[in-house]
Amino acid sequence: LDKLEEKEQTPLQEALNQLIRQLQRKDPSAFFSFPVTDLVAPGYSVIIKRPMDFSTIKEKVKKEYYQSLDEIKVDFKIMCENAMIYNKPETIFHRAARKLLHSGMKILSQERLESLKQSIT
Ligand SMILES: CC(=O)c1cc(-c2ccccc2)c2ncccn12
Repeated sequence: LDKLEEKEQTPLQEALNQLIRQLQRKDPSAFFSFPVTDLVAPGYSVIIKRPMDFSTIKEKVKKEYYQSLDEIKVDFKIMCENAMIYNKPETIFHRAARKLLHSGMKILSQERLESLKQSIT
């Protein structure tokens, strides 16, 4: 397939993208859409060892990095935890991360993922 022809999405990729859409709806300010830069967050790349954001997660889905639904939970948690490490508790980013992590853990709950897994096989 040349670059222009989008490859067919596997059922796993479709399920992952559906979860990401649900998670991104919980980030209405789009604080987590793209990588945090040292420009907006001084020293970020020194403090945060494993940067993560939704665009990177989507890229990893496209490259078939995730072999199961559960693996996205790891990157989602890192993304939220990074924001709670770098940003002080009283900031909008820290508060948004706490809220996103809480609602995201419901969306990525074991029972939700179990039922989604049934629909993939
Ligand atoms: C997620 C996060 O830590 C974050 C996102 C942003 C951000 C998101 C969208 C547009 C500009 C900055 C940010 N700015 C300063 C300090 C931290 N941040």
